[in-house]
Amino acid sequence: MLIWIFIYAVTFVIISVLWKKRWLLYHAWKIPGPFSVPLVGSAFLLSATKDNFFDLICGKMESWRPVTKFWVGSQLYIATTRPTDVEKILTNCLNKSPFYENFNDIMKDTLLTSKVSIWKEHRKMINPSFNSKILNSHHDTFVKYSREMVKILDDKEGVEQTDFLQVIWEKTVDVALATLTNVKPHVVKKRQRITSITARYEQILIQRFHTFWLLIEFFWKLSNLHKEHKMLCETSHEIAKNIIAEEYMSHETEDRNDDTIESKRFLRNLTKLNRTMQISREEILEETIFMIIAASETSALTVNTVLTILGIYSDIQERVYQELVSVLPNIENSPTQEEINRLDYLERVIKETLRLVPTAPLILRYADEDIKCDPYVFPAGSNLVVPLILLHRAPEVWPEPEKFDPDRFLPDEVAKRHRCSYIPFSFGARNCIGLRFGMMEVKIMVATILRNFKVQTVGGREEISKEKIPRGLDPTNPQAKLSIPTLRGKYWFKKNNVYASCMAGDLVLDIKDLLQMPHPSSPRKYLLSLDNVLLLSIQSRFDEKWCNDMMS
Ligand code: HEM
Repeated sequence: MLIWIFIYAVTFVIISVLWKKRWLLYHAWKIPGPFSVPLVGSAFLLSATKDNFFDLICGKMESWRPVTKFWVGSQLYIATTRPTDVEKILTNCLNKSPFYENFNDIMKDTLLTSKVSIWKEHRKMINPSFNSKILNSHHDTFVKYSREMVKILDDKEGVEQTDFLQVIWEKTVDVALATLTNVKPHVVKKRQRITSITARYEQILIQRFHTFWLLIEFFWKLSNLHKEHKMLCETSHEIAKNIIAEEYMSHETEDRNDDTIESKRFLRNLTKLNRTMQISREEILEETIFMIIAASETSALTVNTVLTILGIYSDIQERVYQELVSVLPNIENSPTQEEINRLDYLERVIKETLRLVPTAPLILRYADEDIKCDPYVFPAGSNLVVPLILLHRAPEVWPEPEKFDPDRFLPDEVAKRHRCSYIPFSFGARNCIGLRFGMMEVKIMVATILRNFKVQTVGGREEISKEKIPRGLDPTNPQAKLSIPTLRGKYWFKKNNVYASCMAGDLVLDIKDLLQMPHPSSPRKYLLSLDNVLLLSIQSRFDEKWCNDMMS
């Protein structure tokens, strides 16, 4: 008897869940996708391996492209790489997928994560801090910190290995503080920890996705990882509180008619709005944490990737260098904004880098209503995925998609393509607020580094183990791993059949042998590009010129 009651109860639950989801099931049925089983969906395909989570998801989506569906538990995900679908999604669906709730502990009601009602209010408040006049005023700050970075790299003379990404990232944190707030970066307590906290936070998040039982809230709360995660959240809140306190101190006496650039900066603007109760202190805290991370991490990763690519393609680097020498003949002078604008080829190189290795590999939205994308309907209640890394390599749009060719971004070529075929900063009303900020910063940093140094992958393109060159960066090896940036933006690498994430400390230990590899032709410096575990050596252009002069 009891057994029958149990069977009836289970059947009832299954039927009511199916009935509630009938709309999703009906439309999902027509969309191709990998095998899935009731309750679990296709999740087992993702968790059954220690492979890079994002590589794996993208690999699955790639084999079913251009449109595919997959179930994770009762959640329906639909991914598309058709630019017309992408435009519809990013224009009509402004709510984020519940996936973003994973960030709630550290930043709940921020631009990135909040529900559309809160997002609209916040975006309206924050937009003015990113207008052209304010952005142009940041030029000198970008130049100042780029030159500081060159000085740091120069001072590494004799130091064999340096975590290159770390050097860049610490500088982009300084740039973020110096442009988004009125706080002097060096007064912010524990600011050096921002990079390691972010890196570890993201690593934990990925580890959680890999471990099935950690996805269950009860077990997660009991785990050591959760304790560490909580501690990281607390420290980042503490740092943000310190930044906000310093900001308040920098304008103790408020002049309501203040029309200076300083009064319009992101944080000053929000603290002013707090006085009129338009935004709470808690919301300012969360927006500050997110904005500093969003501004610094993405730019640092992009600079790192551009340099790594140019380390592989020395011919393209040489062309960039010739442009730099002709536009900025005197290495000692700070570049003006007008000069930076004239660096057309460099700009194309950055754009092509963001095509092949988009810093944000996936965008996720939530469908509040049905979205018709012939012959399918993406039903209300589904999660919509825009895999930038696949969109940017769609063969219908990009001939020889894996080839690195900056001239794809010549104006005539751009005009031929759909406007949503290339969207490294997303598209529509909820796109990246820092689009122009990021492009300006990356361009100035890369220009300053390359005007001063030559970068080179140690061993040359042919000698580097194929596995380490991400697909698309090595035309001779189309079968290499897809290798996309993980959430953290770092590549995972395989050693002794164990995948280890490239976090600074661990990595240096793990690839010690590689790091100690001497390089005959470039004895000066070895810089470790953590991003794809290629060693970059950098050599001062100043020395090169000096040597050439001496020789002649
Ligand atoms: C090369 C550098 C950058 C890239 C590739 C990039 C890319 C992106 C992408 C793809 C999104 C959409 C994310 C999503 O919908 O899930 C985004 C959002 C965002 N980014 Fe960036 N970003 C960059 C630099 C910056 C900078 C410098 C800032 C700030 C100064 C910034 C601030 C933001 C903010 C606030 C959002 C959320 C916008 C909203 O939802 O209203 N980003 N970024």
